[in-house]
Amino acid sequence: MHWQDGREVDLLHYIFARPDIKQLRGNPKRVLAAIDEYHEQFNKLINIGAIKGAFIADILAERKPSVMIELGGYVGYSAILFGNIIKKNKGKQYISIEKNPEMAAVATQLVNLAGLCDVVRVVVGSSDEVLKELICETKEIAQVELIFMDHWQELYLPDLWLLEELNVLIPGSSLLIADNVIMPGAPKYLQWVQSTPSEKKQLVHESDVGSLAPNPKLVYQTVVSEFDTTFGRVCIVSNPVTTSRMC
Ligand SMILES: C[S@@+](CC[C@H](N)C(=O)[O-])C[C@H]1O[C@@H](n2cnc3c(N)ncnc32)[C@H](O)[C@@H]1O
Repeated sequence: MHWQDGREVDLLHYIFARPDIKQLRGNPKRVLAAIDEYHEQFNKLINIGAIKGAFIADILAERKPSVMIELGGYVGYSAILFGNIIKKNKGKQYISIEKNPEMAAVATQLVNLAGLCDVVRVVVGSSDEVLKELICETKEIAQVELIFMDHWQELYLPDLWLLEELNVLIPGSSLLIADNVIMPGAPKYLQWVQSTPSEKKQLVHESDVGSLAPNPKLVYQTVVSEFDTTFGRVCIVSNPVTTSRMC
């Protein structure tokens, strides 16, 4: 499987050269279908895809978050799919954080084409840096409603520890959705969101947490959902609940 080898810019050329380009303007569903067609007919892409996308869309329909944050925007597929739902639910914003400026440029073009630039904001930068900016500097995010982790799996745990340290995960309210936790796999993230406070204290003791300050008292109700996709990937849904009263 290859990505970021020119195919994402090629996708942009493919979409804007389509004879039905006018019908795509302002139509998120058609833009998503065009990305799916490129994926099927030309080069495979690493976006969320229809099956897991529908699963997360159901969660959004039920919870109706006003603000959703995504780590790893890629070509904007999930931003268009979920941003459109946020817009329909009269939510405020979908913030898509993407480290690779080329991917962010592709995503921005496709989000604009889909007519979602009033709701979806693509921010270029590394997830940890942008999260710190949104939470500590601009103070746009006081609490996380829903965060979708879909960047590189080894970053899931340090980014979760950062959110714990910044105290923006609200028990019984915040929801974390992380993709691909079994395959390719995020074993350390999975272990953390499934551990008890005392197990977590031990994990912190044994791990290199760097300058981060994880909160072992915050435990998660974790649901792992498996999907039969081409890549056999899975999703995990974790709902944070504190046990601090019991400690
Ligand atoms: C699997 S793709 C995201 C797919 C996208 N969510 C979708 O479903 O359409 C992963 C993306 O994460 C980006 N990425 C990797 N490390 C990152 C980081 N530290 N911060 C933000 N984005 C990152 C990569 O450049 C890549 O575009």
